[in-house]
Amino acid sequence: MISILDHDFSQLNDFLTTLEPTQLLILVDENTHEYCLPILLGNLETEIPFEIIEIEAGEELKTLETAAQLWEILTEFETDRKALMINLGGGVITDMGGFIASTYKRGIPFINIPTTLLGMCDASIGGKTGIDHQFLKNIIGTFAHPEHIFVFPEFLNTLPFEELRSGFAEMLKHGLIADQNHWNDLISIKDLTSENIFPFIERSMTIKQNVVEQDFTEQNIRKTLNFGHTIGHAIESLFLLKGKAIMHGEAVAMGMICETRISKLQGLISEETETQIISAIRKYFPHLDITEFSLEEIVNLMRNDKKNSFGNINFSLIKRIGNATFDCSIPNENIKKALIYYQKLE
Ligand SMILES: NC(=O)c1ccc[n+]([C@@H]2O[C@H](COP(=O)([O-])OP(=O)(O)OC[C@H]3O[C@@H](n4cnc5c(N)ncnc54)[C@H](O)[C@@H]3O)[C@@H](O)[C@H]2O)c1
Ligand SMILES: O=C(O)C(=O)C[C@@H](O)[C@H](O)[C@H](O)COP(=O)(O)O
Ligand SMILES: [Zn+2]
Repeated sequence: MISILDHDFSQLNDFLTTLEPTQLLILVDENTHEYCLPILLGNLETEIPFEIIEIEAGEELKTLETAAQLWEILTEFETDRKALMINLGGGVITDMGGFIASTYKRGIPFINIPTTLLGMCDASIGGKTGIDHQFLKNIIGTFAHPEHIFVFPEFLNTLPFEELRSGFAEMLKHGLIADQNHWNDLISIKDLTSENIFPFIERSMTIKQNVVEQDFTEQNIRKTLNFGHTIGHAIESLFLLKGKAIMHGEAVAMGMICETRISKLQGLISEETETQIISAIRKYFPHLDITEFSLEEIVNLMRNDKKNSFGNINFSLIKRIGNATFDCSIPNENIKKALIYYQKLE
């Protein structure tokens, strides 16, 4: 259940009154502690005891080491199964917090309060939780739904532009895989500001939720939500490995360009559609210099993609703007062609 709320915390307060958890565990990172927690605490009306747990910001912290520290903290607090975890942050916090909550004592309830555009439109919805391991993205995790998602768009007021743009990549993805009108609305935005994006947030959330409702554990159509991620995750992992983490949305934008190219190479879309998609994405996202990585190491990372089966690297691809397909096994040759195409775009 998702609620989009305009500075109205009464639904959240009512939710807490009804659930009556024994304790609240509010997970934040250093930035959401500074910018979002004061707003939340200023509006919470509850007598339930709470603890604030802060981790450093960034993908580098979405690890087993951080998870172990958090599980330890919960045992120190003697947290019981009727406690409620409140994940206040972007995708790193909701992925990590959901993972901790869904595994601690085999599962305690949690809610997501996303504070980034990416979190609001994508990461807080759908119950994929997890951490990275050996630089492989989300390689350990669970499927576990939050009890509720409370979206307060006012949190976007403090979000840096690059983070807003990162979330916009996932919104573009939603248009490409499921709704041509949404895509057209989004690409008509000239300046990426939260005011300009705001009217389209709900549509993006609905697209994601609709897909997840049809296929929670990603047996079929949910794989389309992974468009841009087979290559995007490999590139994100490589930058992470080199100690130069890039934003998830930047990697997805790059991945969508390459996977659009693959869609064309596979004969799924026309050259006109390919050009339309790629030029729109490039209007918003700067080119990523991936020349320091070899084609072999990029492809090797894709061998651990979660959509793979029988040793094949499976892609989700575009059939037309607003429609996607999945389980496309692509020969290495075409994957490499798409990466070379991207390298030459600069
Ligand atoms: N589970 C899913 O379905 C799903 C979907 C998409 C992405 N993800 C994951 O989400 C992560 C990316 O999420 P993200 O882009 O939100 O990153 P993030 O959580 O790291 O947040 C981005 C940055 O913005 C800061 N921040 C957050 N809210 C703020 C605010 N209101 N004001 C100022 N600063 C704020 C954070 O501290 C951080 O520095 C990746 O790990 C990705 O794999 C998961
Ligand atoms: O919810 C999904 O399903 C997605 O694929 C959404 C993606 O935007 C998101 O990045 C997700 O975390 C990727 O999942 P993964 O299974 O490839 O790790
Ligand atoms: Zn994503």
